[in-house]
Amino acid sequence: MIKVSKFGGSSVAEASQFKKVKSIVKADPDRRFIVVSAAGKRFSGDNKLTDLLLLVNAHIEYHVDCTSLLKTIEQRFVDIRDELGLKYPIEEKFEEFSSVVSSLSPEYIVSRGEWFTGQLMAEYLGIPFVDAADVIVFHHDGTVDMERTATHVKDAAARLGGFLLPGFYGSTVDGTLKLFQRGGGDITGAILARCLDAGVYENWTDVSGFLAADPRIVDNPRSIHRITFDEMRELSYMGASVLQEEAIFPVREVGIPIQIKNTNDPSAQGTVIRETATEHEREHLITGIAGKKDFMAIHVQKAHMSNSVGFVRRALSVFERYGVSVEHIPTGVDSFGIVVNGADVKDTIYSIVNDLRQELKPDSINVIDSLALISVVGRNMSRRAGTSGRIFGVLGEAGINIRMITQSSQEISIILGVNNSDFARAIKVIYDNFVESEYVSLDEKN
Ligand SMILES: Nc1ncnc2c1ncn2[C@@H]1O[C@H](COP(=O)(O)OP(=O)(O)O)[C@@H](O)[C@H]1O
Ligand SMILES: N[C@@H](CC(=O)OP(=O)(O)O)C(=O)O
Repeated sequence: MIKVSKFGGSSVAEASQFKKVKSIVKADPDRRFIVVSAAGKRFSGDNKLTDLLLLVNAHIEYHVDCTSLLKTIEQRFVDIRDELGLKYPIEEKFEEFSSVVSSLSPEYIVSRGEWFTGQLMAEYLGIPFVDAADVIVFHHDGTVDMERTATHVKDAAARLGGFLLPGFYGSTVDGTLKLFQRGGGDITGAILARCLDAGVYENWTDVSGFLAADPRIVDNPRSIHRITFDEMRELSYMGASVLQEEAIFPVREVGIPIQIKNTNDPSAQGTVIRETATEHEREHLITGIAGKKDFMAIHVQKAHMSNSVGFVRRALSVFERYGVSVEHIPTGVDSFGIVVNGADVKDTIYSIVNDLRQELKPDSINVIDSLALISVVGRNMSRRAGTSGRIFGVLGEAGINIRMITQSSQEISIILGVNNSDFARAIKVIYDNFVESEYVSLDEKN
């Protein structure tokens, strides 16, 4: 079986992490196709190399000297190389890069994080390095040309038997470098798995799989052992950052499962993500909880709105005019809300409200800002009545005011809007009452 193994920034942050990666790769001969991100944070408060390279771009844009910043980046690579006793001539290669840095494109500069990390890891693992610019092909609109990419990947695999590919970037046919969105090393791994028809796409990170809540909010959350692609997408879209939200598409379409594993604890079970999760007799109602802060809801009310054809469409066209994407549209009989990312409308909200007034002649419009959205996700919720009522009950008891509610069409998630200031507490309350308590009672029964 072919396994594609992607190691995230935290797994390649320093020499000691490289050693863990090597022992994982060498433990299984099926692990012949490796993807790496740029070295990430070594400790909390440290910098990811990708962020430092973005900062290099900003320096160049504002004509500020970035020599010491480049030295800091170079030193991270030198330290890894020296501690592992590798030969790669970092100083020479880095000088070639930094001496012309101001003439390079932002994409090229940022991609060097994965490029140099990949060079070091390829030498350390003793496998060939393949430049993502030579295999991952982008269309000019930023989407991936899967056919061309598959041809390049298969050629390289046939030629080399196995290789290391830096994540996060590729290039158009004319050689212009392009980046995926942040966290896009996960997408590279998924594309590689698809092109090789892998049996599994392993995603190695610094937590033991997908956790039922963000570990920065809930202490020691339970790990989810099985999750569906739909559930995973809902959670990662709403901030469970362990897997980039777009990363499921390339593998899902061809039925390749994703396995999330912990580089720091390889024997931990981790999470398997598939189209469907095996049904067990006693399964948890809620799979996981995730959320994000700083949304804004614009509530429009007009009597007999439900009889007026095209009303919501006209409202949406206002947002389209301002280039603002709409996250949710909770609706009532004579009212609806439009929920958007606060940052997307920070300079235009007054003009948008004005345009909505002119376009819709509503009875009232009010704007709620500092809204946090929490997505409570569970494939089993659709089969059990009264879940939302119970969630509202526990939040009510904790004195948390729910400002908005909406449900996904497949009924696998309930999205709640609360004040930013109640965000962390609401997640903890839902976690304690629905996840932790269920685990405890299921453990007792088993
Ligand atoms: N529900 C969740 N489950 C697991 N991790 C989560 C969750 N929500 C947020 N995270 C965060 O995601 C981090 C892993 O993602 P990321 O930093 O992109 O890792 P990597 O560097 O391996 O790519 C974890 O360290 C954790 O802090
Ligand atoms: N290095 C890129 C791509 C990536 O996937 O990184 P990570 O595996 O550290 O999330 C980023 O920081 O966005």
